[in-house]
Amino acid sequence: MLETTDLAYRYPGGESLTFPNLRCAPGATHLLLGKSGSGKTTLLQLLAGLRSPSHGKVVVNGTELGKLSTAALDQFRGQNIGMVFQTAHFVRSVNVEENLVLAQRLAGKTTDRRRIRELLDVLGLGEKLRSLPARLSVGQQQRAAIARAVINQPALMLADEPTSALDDDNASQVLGLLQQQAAAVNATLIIVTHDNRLTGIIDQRTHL
Ligand SMILES: Nc1ncnc2c1ncn2[C@@H]1O[C@H](COP(=O)(O)OP(=O)(O)OP(=O)(O)O)[C@@H](O)[C@H]1O
Repeated sequence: MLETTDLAYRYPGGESLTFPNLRCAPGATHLLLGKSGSGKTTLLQLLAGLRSPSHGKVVVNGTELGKLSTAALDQFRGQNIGMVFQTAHFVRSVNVEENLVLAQRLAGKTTDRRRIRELLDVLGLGEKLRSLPARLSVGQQQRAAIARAVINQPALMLADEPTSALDDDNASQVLGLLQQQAAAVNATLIIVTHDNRLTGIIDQRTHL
């Protein structure tokens, strides 16, 4: 469950960006749309607690992010919020499995290699467990990013242009897997996109 109220953010020297209120149920997929510069990425960063709003609040799974200390927010994010970006960012020096172990550790969870293997199998990456991220294709990297985003069974998944670097086949596969994995843990899925291939499929949307 995600709820925002009267959110605004001002970059130093910039104008104040204001955002419509969001109310997104567990298990629902919601698109954030808007022209370049309208504040989509800024809003995702506010939802992830990576920036603090100059006004308003973000409530994820009943917790108001602004009330958490920095350390508590880092742990809350690791446990409750999964993120997928346009291109995947992994720790380059360790394999896919160890990247997922790191994601569990950073959230303060015990290592669960069985869950990692099962998840990678479901995402068609069972054979890539021991591969370095750079050895994966772009589509495989996006699937591994989904695995990392969902590994800790988050309440909220945030995706910033997750399909725009992909061809049609990979885009529809990645969207399907994102929705399937979000549904499997009953997460709210928020997708920022310009991608017309997605806007035709998902009904719930907010324009910035
Ligand atoms: N680090 C920053 N410092 C100052 N201003 C910024 C910064 N990042 C973004 N902005 C400004 O805030 C506004 C919103 O930017 P944001 O990146 O959130 O938009 P966006 O909708 O995600 O754009 P795009 O679709 O092009 O990625 C823009 O006017 C931008 O110039």
